[in-house]
Formats: sequence, structure tokens, C-alpha cells
Amino acid sequence: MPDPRTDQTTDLKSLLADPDLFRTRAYVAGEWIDADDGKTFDVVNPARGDVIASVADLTRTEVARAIDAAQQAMQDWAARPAKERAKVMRKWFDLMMENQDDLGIILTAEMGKPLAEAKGEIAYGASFIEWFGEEAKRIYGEIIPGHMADKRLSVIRQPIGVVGSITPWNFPNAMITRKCGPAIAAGCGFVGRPAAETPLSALALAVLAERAGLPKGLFSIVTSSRSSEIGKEFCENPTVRKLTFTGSTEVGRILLRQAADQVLKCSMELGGNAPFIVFDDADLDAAVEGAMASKFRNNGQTCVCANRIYVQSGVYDEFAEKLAEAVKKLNVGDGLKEGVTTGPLINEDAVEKVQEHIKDVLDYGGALITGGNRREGLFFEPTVVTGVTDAMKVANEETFGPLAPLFRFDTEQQAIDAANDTIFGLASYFYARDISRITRVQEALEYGIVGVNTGIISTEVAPFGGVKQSGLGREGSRHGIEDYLEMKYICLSI
Ligand SMILES: NC(=O)C1=CN([C@@H]2O[C@H](COP(=O)(O)OP(=O)(O)OC[C@H]3O[C@@H](n4cnc5c(N)ncnc54)[C@H](OP(=O)(O)O)[C@@H]3O)[C@@H](O)[C@H]2O)C=CC1
Ligand SMILES: O=C(O)[C@H](O)CS(=O)(=O)O
Repeated sequence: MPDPRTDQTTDLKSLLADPDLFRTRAYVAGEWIDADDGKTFDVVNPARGDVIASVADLTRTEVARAIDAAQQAMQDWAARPAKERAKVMRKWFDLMMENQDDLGIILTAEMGKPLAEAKGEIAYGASFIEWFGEEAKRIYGEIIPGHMADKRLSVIRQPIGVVGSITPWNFPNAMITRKCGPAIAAGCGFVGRPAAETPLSALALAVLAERAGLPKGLFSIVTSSRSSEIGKEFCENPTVRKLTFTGSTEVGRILLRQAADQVLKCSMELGGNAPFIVFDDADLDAAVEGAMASKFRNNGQTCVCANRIYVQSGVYDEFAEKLAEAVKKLNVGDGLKEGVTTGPLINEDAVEKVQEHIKDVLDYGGALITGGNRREGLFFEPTVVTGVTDAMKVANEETFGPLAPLFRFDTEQQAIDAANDTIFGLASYFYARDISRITRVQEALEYGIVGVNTGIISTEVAPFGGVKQSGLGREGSRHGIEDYLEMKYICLSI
């Protein structure tokens, strides 16, 4: 079998220990199907520009079949004891970890992130299946002291129903399991539509779901290039009781408008504009390490990446110098190759967004201290710019790429005000050592997530989500299953 780290082959299947994980047909109602009209769409390796697969291009008709099958399958699945559901999910988790290498290769080939990061995402994605398999056994009810002598009151929590899921390309495995984990644990049927750029990781998940013993029809992956059409099916089909979306705020707004007609329950994990604040009393080496992790993970293509880096005047120049030195050590290249730390951007639009933000900073008085150049294809040099002000585009728009813009500030209040001056409220970070300052700042930041002296906050055990226009609801943690349950109050007269 060729070594993906050295072989130039574009034949993805030949790189896998288990080629059966490479699928191009959609997984609908427990069957592997072509689109009814036979149409397909191409999946491209962003590092090499070659087509690695042509995948079934489904329409609403096939998606409606998946929804009906999910409704049927969940009747039996929800009636099973939670312990039985947990056992199947544990098997699914075990299979994901046993196939971590292959799932990582598939993910890197279709999305571009370096293989080590891709394998890390597989473990992160699998952790949601493990976690919610266990949470299935903790869906407790309540007994309430009656308000009248002949009344006995109780509350039970039941699966909300069939779930429609729409996920982005930047975490093609974990964004799906962060949704299907709680949904399936709660007893729901699940129909997932992955981004057209990255359907292969989702299809590989379906192969392992089948092997783990998930009932036919309970879990479907509907691949399609027609994202808005599939979104409308999820919003208009009366059998769907829940829509869960991860992606941009712009698309989140479209879906919320569409979902209103049926008053459809929605979870929204949307855009971010994370501030990363470095105070004078910070451990600067730790702050640089945290900025590198937060800013350049996934080549800056995550919703929780540091998008604005605010540095207090007393340490601004030293921090800028240290950060630039660390950035120069990043190794840009094909994520399947040994030692590469930074892969390509996902597409041409992504490259142009980074270029636009850099140009805007330089046009309005900022300075480039490292990077700034596009390389061949979709590769771009990790970049640091200084002299950035709130009047520049990067202050209000998510770059979603390898650009670290440094803003200078003098007082703590200036940093807090600047950090909060955005419609977004997903993740935020700051580095300081004074405990009074830490307490003041962590409480003042208007975000769903605050990283204090750390640049990495993501874990399945904690509630992930944003405030303001970064979303609705939380994923992961003991809270994450609530969005897939309905509370029923029972008043028994005796
Ligand atoms: N809060 C979070 O956890 C996360 C937020 N994001 C945010 O997502 C953005 C980047 O991801 P990106 O994929 O470009 O985001 P998009 O919002 O463009 O796309 C997200 C998903 O929605 C689909 N989609 C696009 N338009 C519609 C529509 N009208 N109806 C239904 N589905 C639609 C896309 O399909 P297709 O790609 O096939 O067009 C994709 O599967 C950033 O803003 C980032 O912050 C990303 C990841 C995590
Ligand atoms: O940005 C995303 O897609 C993820 O939510 C980021 S994380 O969960 O891996 O931090």
C-alpha cells in the first residue's frame, strides 16, 4: 500500500488500509444509492487540485425518503433501553478510533488540513459519540410534589423527532458527530447533509455506523451540491422536528427564516470574530504559544480562531517580534506530507478573502512583518500585520485564514470595549496573571466561550456555543443533549 506521506498518487482508495471506507454513493435509509437522476458532483483535493471522487448528487426527493426512513427507524430505536443505545454508540466510537488513520487520510485529502490535525479531529469527533452514548443513560425525568391531593405530577423527556443536519467543510467529521451523537443518544432519527466540499468523511462515518449496528434508516448521509434545496427540504418537510446547523451567520439567518414557517426547533453554531487579548502582565511566551494554537489551527479556518489580537502597549513590540518568529517556523504544504503544519485554504474565495484583508490593513497604514504572499495553488504564507485599527475590515469580518492582525491598546477597559464591539460572541481569549484582572475580564467579555491563558478550548465535556449573532444553543457537555429532547408534563388524577 502506498505511503500517503510520500506517494503522489491521487487514487485516495489506494492509500487506505480499509478501502471500503471510501464511498461515493449516498447512504439513505440503510442503502447505498446513486442519485435518482444519476447525477454526481466532484470532490477536489485542495492541496493538489485533482478530483479525488465523484459523489451522488441528491435532490429533495431522495432526502425526503431519508427523512421518512428516519421517522420509521426511530420508533424502535427510541423504545430500546438507553443502555442498549449506549452499547451500539460505544461500538461506533471504537470503530472510529480503530480506523483513525484511514479516516484521517480521507479527511486530509478532501479538506487539506495536515494529517496529524485530521487524526486529531477524528479523535475529537469520536469523543462526541462516546460522551453522548454515556449521556443516553442519564436522560432523567422528574416527580413534582402535587398541587392538589388527588394529583400526581411528573415530567418525562422524549426524543424530539427526526433531525435535519447541515455542516461545514472545515471539520468534516467532528461537526457531524457533535450533532448526531446527542441526537441518536436521545433516540432521534438523523439525516445529515455534509458540505459539498467534504462529503467523504461523512460517508466513511456511515460505513462505521452500519458496522456498529445502527438500525437501517436511523442515520442517513445525503450528499448534494444543491445546499439551499436540501435546506428547504429540512425546513419544509413536516416530519423534520429539529434543524441543527453549523456554518456562517449569513446562512444561519436564511435557515432561521425558512424554519419559522413550521416553528422548527433550531440549533445554530455560527460565525465568530474572536478577540485574543495580551495584557502587560501576561506570560508572553505562553501568550505566543496560545496565539499560534488559536490563530493557525486548521490554517485559521475555524470559527473559534483568534481573529483580532489586542496587545497592551507595554509588551506590544516584544510580543509582535516573538509571534513573527514562531510564525516563520510554520511549514506550508500538502497535508499528507510528513512535517507539514499548514495546509492549503479550501478554495479560491478563501484565498481572496485573506488577500483582501491584508491589502486593506496595508492600504490604511498597517505594516507587514512576516508572510503576506500567495504561493502556488491554494497555499498562502502565514502572515502577521501590525498597526491594525478598528476601522479596518479585519476588525469586523472573519478572515477564516492564516492572518494574525495585531491591535495596540493602553487600558484594560479599552481592550474590553474593543473586544465586545462586534455582532459576534462565540469564543474569546486573554492572557494575564493578576487574579483580580482575570476575574474582571472573564466576566466582562460578551462571549459564549472565554479561554484564560489558553488558546485551545474545544472539548466534548464543555458547552460549546455563542451569544449574540454567533448562534443559538450549546453543543457537547451534559447540556448538549437537551436540544434533542422534548419535555412532557404529566398530570395524573387519582
Ligand atoms: N460556530 C461553529 O461551530 C462554526 C462556524 N463556522 C462558520 O462557517 C463559516 C465557514 O464555513 P462555510 O462552509 O463557508 O459556511 P457556510 O455557511 O457557507 O456553509 C455551511 C454549510 O451550509 C451549507 N449552505 C450554504 N448555503 C445554504 C443554504 N442557503 N441553505 C442550506 N445550506 C446552505 C453549505 O453547503 P455548501 O458548502 O455545499 O454550499 C455548508 O454545508 C464561517 O463563518 C465560520 O465561522 C464554521 C464551522 C464551525
Ligand atoms: O470551527 C469549527 O468548526 C469548530 O467548532 C471548531 S472546534 O470545535 O474544533 O473548536
